[in-house]
Amino acid sequence: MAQNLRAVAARCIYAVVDKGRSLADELPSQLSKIAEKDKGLLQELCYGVLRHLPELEHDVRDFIKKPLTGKQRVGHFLMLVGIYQVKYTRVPDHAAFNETVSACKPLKCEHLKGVINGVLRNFQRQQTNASHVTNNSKNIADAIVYNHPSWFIKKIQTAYPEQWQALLAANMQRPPMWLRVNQRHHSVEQYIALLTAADIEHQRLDESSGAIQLTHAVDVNKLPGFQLGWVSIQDAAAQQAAGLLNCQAGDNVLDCCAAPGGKTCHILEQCPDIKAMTAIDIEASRLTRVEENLNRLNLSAQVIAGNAATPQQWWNGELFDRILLDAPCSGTGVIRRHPDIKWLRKAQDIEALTALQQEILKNIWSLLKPGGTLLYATCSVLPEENSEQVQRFVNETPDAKHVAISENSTDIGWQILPNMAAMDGFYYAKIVKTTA
Ligand SMILES: C[S@@+](CC[C@H](N)C(=O)[O-])C[C@H]1O[C@@H](n2cnc3c(N)ncnc32)[C@H](O)[C@@H]1O
Repeated sequence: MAQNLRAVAARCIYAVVDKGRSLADELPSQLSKIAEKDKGLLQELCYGVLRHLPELEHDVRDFIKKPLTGKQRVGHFLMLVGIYQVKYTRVPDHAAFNETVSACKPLKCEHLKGVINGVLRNFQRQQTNASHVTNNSKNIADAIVYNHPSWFIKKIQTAYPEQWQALLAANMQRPPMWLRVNQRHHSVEQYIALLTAADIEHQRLDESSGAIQLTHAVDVNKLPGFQLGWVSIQDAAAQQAAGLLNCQAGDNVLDCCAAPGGKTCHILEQCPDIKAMTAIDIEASRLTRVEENLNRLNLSAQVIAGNAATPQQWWNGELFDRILLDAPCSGTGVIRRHPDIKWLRKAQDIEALTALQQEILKNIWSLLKPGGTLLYATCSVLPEENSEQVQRFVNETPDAKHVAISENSTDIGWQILPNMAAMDGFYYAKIVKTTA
C-alpha cells in the first residue's frame, strides 16, 4: 500500500538532519514506496525543507511553547514539511494541513496532532515577518536570512567579500539538468536535432562544448538513445574536465577518485585512442556505478578498488601521462543540487578534507611521467581546498609547475562559482611535471 508522502518526507529529513545520512542514500528507497503521482511532491518537500531549514525552524519557534525533542523530533520535521507547503507549494492550505496532520499516525506520534495542527494554523494566521529575524544574534539572523550554516557564511564572506550574497543565493536555486552528448555516436548538432524532434526544449552551453542544458528536467528514458549510450547526465562544470586533461593518442591515463565514473567515461568518449584508462575509487560499492556507466556507453577501463593515498597497494609500476584527481571535498560547490550538504558538512570537516587532499596529491604525484599533466579538481568553492591547496603543493614540490587554464589568467586554477553560466560550483587546476 502506498505510504503517506508527508510522513516519508519527515522521516527522510530526520535521517539527514539528526542522523547525518545523505538524502541520496535515503530518498531512492523511499520513492519506491510512494504512488507514482506523488513522487514529484515527495522530492520537492525533501529538497525544499533542506534548502530552507533555518528559516522554517525559525517560523516554528514562535508558535511552539516547548521544542519537540528526542522521539518527537520526527514530529518537528513534519511541522516543517507542513509550513514549507504553505509557503512554497501550490498545495491548498486545507489539504496541506489535513495531510500533514494525518501523517502523525504512520509516524506513531498521534499525541502530537493537536500541537502540529495548532502551529500550522497559527503560522497561517500570522506569517512570520522579517522583523522577527532581527531579534536574533547576527550569526543566527544571517543563517535564517540566507539559509546556510553560520560557519559556512563566514567562510564565504571572507573568501568572496564582493560576491558572497550572490553565491549563497545561487545555492538556493534549483539546478538545471545538463546533458553530455557522446560524440562517438553523434555530433552535438545531430543530437540537438534529435532533442528538437522529441520536443525536448534545450540550449547549448557554447559552440565548443558538448553540454546541453534542458529547460525542464525529463525522465532519462525519454532522452533519445539514453539506454544506447548516446547521451549522459552530467553538469556542464563537470564536463570541463575531459577537455582540460586533453589526453592524446597512446596516453596511459589514471582517474584516481573515479566513482560513479562520469569523468572517466567522458575522457574515454573524447579520446578513443588512449592506451589505457585506470579508474580507482576507495569505495568498492560505488565502483558498480562505474561499471554500469562503462557498459551503457560501451567503453572499457581497468576498474580497481583502492586508496589513492596508498598507490603502492594497487599500482603496477607503469607511469601515467595524464592523471585526473577529482579529490574528495566539501561539496560546497554543489549545494544547489544537494542541499543536505549544508547540514551534513561541519566546519571541522574542512581541515580533515584538506589534509586528505594534500596526502593524495603528494602520493599520487610520483605516478606521473615527467612532462605529464595532473588535473586537480573539486566541487568546492573554498580556497583552502582549491587555490591554496594547489599553491602549497607547487611551492613544496620542486618538479611541479602550475599552468594557467586560460592564457591571460594570473589565478591559481579556475574557480567556477555556482550558477556561473548555469553550472555547478567547481574548481580545476593543471599541474605539470617538469622534465629534468
Ligand atoms: C567527487 S567524487 C568523484 C566523482 C567522479 N570523478 C565522477 O566524475 O563521476 C570523489 C570520489 O572520491 C572517492 N574517494 C574518497 N577518498 C578516496 C581515496 N582516498 N582514494 C580513492 N578514492 C577516494 C569517493 O569514494 C568518491 O567516489
